[in-house]
Amino acid sequence: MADITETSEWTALADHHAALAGRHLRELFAEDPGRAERMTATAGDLLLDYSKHRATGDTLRLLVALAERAGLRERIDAMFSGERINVSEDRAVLHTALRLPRDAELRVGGRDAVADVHAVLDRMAGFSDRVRSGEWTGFTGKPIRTVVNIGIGGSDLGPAMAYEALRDHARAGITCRFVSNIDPADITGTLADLDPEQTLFIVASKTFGTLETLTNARAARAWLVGRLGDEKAVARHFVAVSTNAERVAAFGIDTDNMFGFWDWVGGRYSMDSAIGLSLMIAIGDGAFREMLAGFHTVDEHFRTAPFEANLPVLMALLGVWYTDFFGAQTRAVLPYSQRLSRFPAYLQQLTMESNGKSVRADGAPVVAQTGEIFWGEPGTNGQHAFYQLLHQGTRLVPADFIGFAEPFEDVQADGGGMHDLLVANLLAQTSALAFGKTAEEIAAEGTPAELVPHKVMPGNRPTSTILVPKLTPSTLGQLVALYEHVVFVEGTIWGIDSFDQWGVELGKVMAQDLAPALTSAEPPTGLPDPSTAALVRTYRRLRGRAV
Ligand SMILES: O=P(O)(O)OC[C@H]1O[C@H](O)[C@H](O)[C@@H](O)[C@@H]1O
Repeated sequence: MADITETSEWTALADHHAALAGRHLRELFAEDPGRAERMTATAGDLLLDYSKHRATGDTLRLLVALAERAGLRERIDAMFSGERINVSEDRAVLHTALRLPRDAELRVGGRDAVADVHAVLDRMAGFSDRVRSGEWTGFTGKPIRTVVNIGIGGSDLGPAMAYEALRDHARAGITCRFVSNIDPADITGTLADLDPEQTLFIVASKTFGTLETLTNARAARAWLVGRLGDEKAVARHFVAVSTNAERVAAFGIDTDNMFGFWDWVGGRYSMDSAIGLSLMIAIGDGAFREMLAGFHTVDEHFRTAPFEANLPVLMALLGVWYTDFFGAQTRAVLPYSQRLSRFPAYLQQLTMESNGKSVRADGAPVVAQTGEIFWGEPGTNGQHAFYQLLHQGTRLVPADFIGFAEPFEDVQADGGGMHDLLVANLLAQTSALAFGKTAEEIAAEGTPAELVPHKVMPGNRPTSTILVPKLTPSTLGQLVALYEHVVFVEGTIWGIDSFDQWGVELGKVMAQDLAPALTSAEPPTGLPDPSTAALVRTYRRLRGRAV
């Protein structure tokens, strides 16, 4: 693989950066007010305004040339057609197949992937209908009122985020809860006020080998059997979502009550697979399929739109621009929607587990900074917490602002709807970040001279604004697909495999090894390092164990 930083396209961007870095957004807009209209693009219902970026038409042309040089077109085609682009795991990467319409065609390893996907969706729909209608009952004959999804990482964050996002669409009277952490507080807190007779557990794990999930599932089973007094209750209260039928059976869940998916779906790309079963039960099969159609809309946009009008490509290239040329470390994601409160957490796994790599797919070290650090909170809460640093701090923090035109339900406040105030805040922040306020403007307001420097708002802080008509199953699917493809484009430029996660393995193995050292009757030996050994001794002392 050629070093992307050795290409003429990269050098051209470095030169362009040197010329542009000292320029302020105020100047860029003064010279070219038309950029406000021009630097926008749409995909499905999503409108991206990227005019408030430290970029010009030339920047975009150079970035698109870089994407072409990195072979982005061929990589997109390779992904969509099912080539094994996850090289370190020798797997295809086909989350896009999860949302293909029923009449599409795609064969993977000799199988009709579209038929397989729809067969599982239909089984999920049948099960979800039975639970929602009350036809599926618990062991004592009562309908299900609460679904508890037990999973972690990709088997938790996606459905948990989407359930929160779409809970206004959940009308069957069934609520969902999510247990992920191996901290006993998670499962005990979740179960404390639940009625076991009306609780359904979904054990969600791609591998069905994840310690946290299996431990929580065992605890839930013990709780259920203890309360209902019969092992046979498990069959009516536990279903599984996994790619591994043998392990599901070994755990004691009937594989008739298992919903499958495939090794070509990465865990963090799986919320639209059977991993979304809890969400489907909450919002219904129709709304779930609307969400899939939303994903597919953006997939088609990504696959076919020219790069200069392609939302995921534009957002990813701007991410590369700030990461590799401006030295930015992080990207804030600021949804102006309380319903998207878990969206930043969801994106953290999607983006950072995918692109937090320091070797390329070919095993050579990367040649540029990779893996933006994603973080954020819903606006307006963030404004009263960390926006100070965004506005006046020393670091450059590019940010994605996400807003919706229509609320699900508005509340009238003094003189107007609360939702208008929410959107006014979004617009005010992006404008203040871009244009700031000069010392002259502040002094002209009669501010005492000694206060002026404190009040200067430097501006020139770049943001994207993603404006969406309304938060619906479809637009949620569109937003998730947008970021999935942003990750892919960035990974392509950096030459990394965005679909493996070897970096999480060592810690898991070491935790398994360390657990006996915490609990053994005799003081442990052979601990991995002096610092850990000292901490193990301290822990044992605090727990009253021999040291
Ligand atoms: O779904 P599971 O197999 O239980 O995996 C759950 C999570 O485990 C691992 O830590 C991986 O890093 C994640 O990518 C994955 O989503």
